[in-house]
Amino acid sequence: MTVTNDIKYIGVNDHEIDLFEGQYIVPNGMAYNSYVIMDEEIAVMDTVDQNFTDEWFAKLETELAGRTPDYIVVQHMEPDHSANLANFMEKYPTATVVATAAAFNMMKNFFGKDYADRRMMVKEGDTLSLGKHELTFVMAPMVHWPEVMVTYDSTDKVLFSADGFGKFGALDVEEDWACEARRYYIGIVGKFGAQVQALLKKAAGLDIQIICPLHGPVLTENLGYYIGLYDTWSSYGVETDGVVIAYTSVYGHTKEAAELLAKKLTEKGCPKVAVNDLARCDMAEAVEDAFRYGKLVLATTTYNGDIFPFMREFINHLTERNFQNRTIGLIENGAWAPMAAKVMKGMFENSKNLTFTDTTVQIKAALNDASLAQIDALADELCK
Ligand SMILES: Cc1cc2nc3c(=O)[nH]c(=O)nc-3n(C[C@H](O)[C@H](O)[C@H](O)COP(=O)(O)O)c2cc1C
Repeated sequence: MTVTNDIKYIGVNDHEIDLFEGQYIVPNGMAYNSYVIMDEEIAVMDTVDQNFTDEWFAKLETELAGRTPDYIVVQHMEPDHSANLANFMEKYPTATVVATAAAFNMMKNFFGKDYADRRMMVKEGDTLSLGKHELTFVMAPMVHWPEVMVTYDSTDKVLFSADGFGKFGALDVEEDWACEARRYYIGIVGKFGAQVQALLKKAAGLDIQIICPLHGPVLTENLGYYIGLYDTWSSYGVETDGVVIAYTSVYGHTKEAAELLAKKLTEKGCPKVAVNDLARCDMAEAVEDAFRYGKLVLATTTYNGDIFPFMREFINHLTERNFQNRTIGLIENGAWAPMAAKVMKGMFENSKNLTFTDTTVQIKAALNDASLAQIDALADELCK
C-alpha cells in the first residue's frame, strides 16, 4: 500500500487475537502498522507483532526490491510493535536502530541487548536525513509508555504518530473511526491526558498532511477532525451532550430505577441517554461512554457493606484515568442498610472538578413513592 511516492505501508491485520493488551475485546481484529521510507537511505518505521514475522518481512522485501534497509526507527517498545526488532537486526546486520535512551534501556530488558555498536540514540528535535527525506524526532514520554517518540517527515509532511491516533480494528474491516478510536484512546492512553496535550502543542507547530499511526488507518483528510477529538479527549472535555447511566443489579430493582430514569430523561428531551449494565456490557465501552458524555449516573446495590464488584471495577477504571470535569448522580440500593452512595462518592475523593447532584436516590430493596419521587427530582436536575 502506498502512503506517498516514497512511503509504503507494510503492516498486518490480526483477526486471531482474543484480547488486545490482555483485556480489550476487538471484534474487528487489530492492525499492527509499519512503514518503510524509500530514499537514498531506507528507514523502516517500527515492526509488528511476533505472530506476523514472515508476513511482515515478505511485505518489507517486496518494497525493498533487493535493496537493504539502513535504519529501523523504534518509536515505541510495546511488543506489538517491537517484537521483530531482534529478527530485523539479525537479518540486516548493517542496519542501525534509531530510538530514545529509554527505548534502548527497554530493549535490553526485552531482547537482552541494546545494540550499543549499531545504534543512534535520539532526543527532542534530533534529525536524520535519508537523502530527500528529513526526519525529526519529537519526544512523547508517557503517551503512553516512557520511551515513546513520534517522527515527522518534513518532505512529505507526514507525522508517524506511534500509538497516537490509533484505533482498534483491522484495516480490512470498514467501521466508524471515532467509536473504536475513542474506546482505544480512553482505555489505553486515557490516564495520560496532560502528556497528550503536550504532544498536541508540539504537533501544532508542524505542517502535517498525513498521520501514520501504529494502529488503524492512515489519516489523509480532514485532520482537524481527528486532532480536535484528541484535544477534547486529552483535556477531559465533554464530547457529546448527554447522560450515561451505569448500573449493576442483582434482583432487578436497581435496573428498574436506571431504566425509569433513562425514560424520564428522554421524555424531558435529554439529547442522548446511554444505559450500561456493567455486569453484561463491554466494560471498556462503558468507560468510553463515561468520558464521552457530560453527565454520569451510577446506580448500584449495597453488597456486603460495600458496592457491587462490577461498579467498584468501573469506578476504579474512571479514577485511574483521571476522570474529571463531569456531573455525577447516584442511585443506591440496599435491603437493610444502604450505603452504596457513600462508598461510590468516597471513591472519587481525589478526583478533580466533579459536581454531585443534590439528589441521591435511595432505594430500600424495591422502588416506592419516596424513591420514585427522588428519580423525578434527579431527572429534573440532570436536565437543568
Ligand atoms: C451477597 C449480597 C450482599 C448484600 N449485602 C447487603 C448489605 O450489606 N446491605 C444491604 O443493605 N443490602 C445488602 N444486600 C441486599 C441488596 O443490596 C438488596 O437486595 C438490593 O435490593 C438489591 O438490588 P437489586 O434488586 O437491584 O438487585 C446484599 C445482597 C446480596 C445478594
